[in-house]
Amino acid sequence: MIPDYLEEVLGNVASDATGELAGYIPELAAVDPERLGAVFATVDGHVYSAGDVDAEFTIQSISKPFVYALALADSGFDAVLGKVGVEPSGEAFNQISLEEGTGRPFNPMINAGAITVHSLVRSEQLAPDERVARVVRGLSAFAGRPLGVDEAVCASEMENAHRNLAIAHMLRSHDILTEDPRIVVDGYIRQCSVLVTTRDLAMMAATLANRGVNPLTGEQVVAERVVRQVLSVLSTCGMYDAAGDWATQVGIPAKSGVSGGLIGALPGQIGVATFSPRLDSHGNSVRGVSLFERFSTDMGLHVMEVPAAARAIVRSNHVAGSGLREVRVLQLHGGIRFAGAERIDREVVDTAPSEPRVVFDLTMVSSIDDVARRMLLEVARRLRVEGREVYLVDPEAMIPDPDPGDGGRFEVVDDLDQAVSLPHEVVARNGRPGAREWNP
Ligand SMILES: NC(=O)CC[C@H](N)C(=O)O
Repeated sequence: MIPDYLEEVLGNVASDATGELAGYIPELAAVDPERLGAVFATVDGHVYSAGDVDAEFTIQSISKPFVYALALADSGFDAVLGKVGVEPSGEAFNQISLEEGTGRPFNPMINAGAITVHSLVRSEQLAPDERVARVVRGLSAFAGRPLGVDEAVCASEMENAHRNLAIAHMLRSHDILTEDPRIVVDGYIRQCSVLVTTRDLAMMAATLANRGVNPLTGEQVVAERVVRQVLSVLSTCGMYDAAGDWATQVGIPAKSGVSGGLIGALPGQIGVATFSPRLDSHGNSVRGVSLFERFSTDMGLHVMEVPAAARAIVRSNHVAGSGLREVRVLQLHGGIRFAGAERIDREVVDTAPSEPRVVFDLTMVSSIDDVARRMLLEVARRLRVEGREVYLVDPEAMIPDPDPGDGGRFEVVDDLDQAVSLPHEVVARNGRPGAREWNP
């Protein structure tokens, strides 16, 4: 189904020969402009592909978000943010402009930012070639296989690097760079010359979509907090001066490169990559942009698509057992985050259960985040303060440590029958509070 779909969409854009090859790097102007490929990589490592997906090309600017991640991991947020901002510049990728006053590049996705970021990978007095080695190793970890450098493209770009050298000298004059600008540009251009396939790019994007864990190797390449930063910057600055159009029409955090690659990362879902060398006036792949527009529309991939309300979080609220064994059961369901936990809280407040025992049945809960976990434990804690016995049916340990913070852990049982048939001493001792008292 998905491979057929990919073939079909490639067929739809194949005849579009508009756009130009990147002329300012002679080696790039020599590639076959007809190449075309697309890959979807799921967060559990499954790959769907169509077209030319194993041909190698240089990564170019698609290296920027990944090296930004490495710099954040190596040098820390404060050091990196002190030198490179996170504001969309609305300018071309190679614009020679810096933030007034601070001299900082606007963001890490334009060349000024990326050159600075390169200098922040393992900055503690690392020799320049060791820094490049660290960058190549880091990019390889994102891809899940060892990557190499295209020396011919690297030399070709280095010979024509006047503009990037101008940018680097300007950065040096503002003390944003503190070392020889030529050495940093040399390292940055080597970073851009790392060879990848469309399949590699999709896996790199999937690693971002998978909270920084490579779906193939299982390696946590960078921390989740770093991934959040990178995806945020991609969604505002990834497509240069076309970022606003892209954010509204496609809505997938994405990054393009002048060799014709394009990646998109959909948090928690998939990594997408396309390859087609002819570029539009922003330097983005023409057919790549068309493909992403189609993927977004056909597959509903826009990140701002609002999901159905978490209405069904409380699947049922009923009484089980009878007499002294009467138990109020709240059966929960699905993935619970802030809004879902709020529904549970309101359900308990609104229905004010009068039964002596309350059971939260988490058997059908698929996930619960930290905030929701704390909120649910607080709902349970307040029930206990009101004199109820609270049980959690939690066979899969969705709440591994059911302690609301006062040291009094809630009783966890494996199924509802167990909760209903447990002896009733505590309740008998505490008595049965009326609904009136339950109103925080
Ligand atoms: N947009 C790009 O891919 C630019 C990368 C290229 N190496 C440059 O610095 O000009």
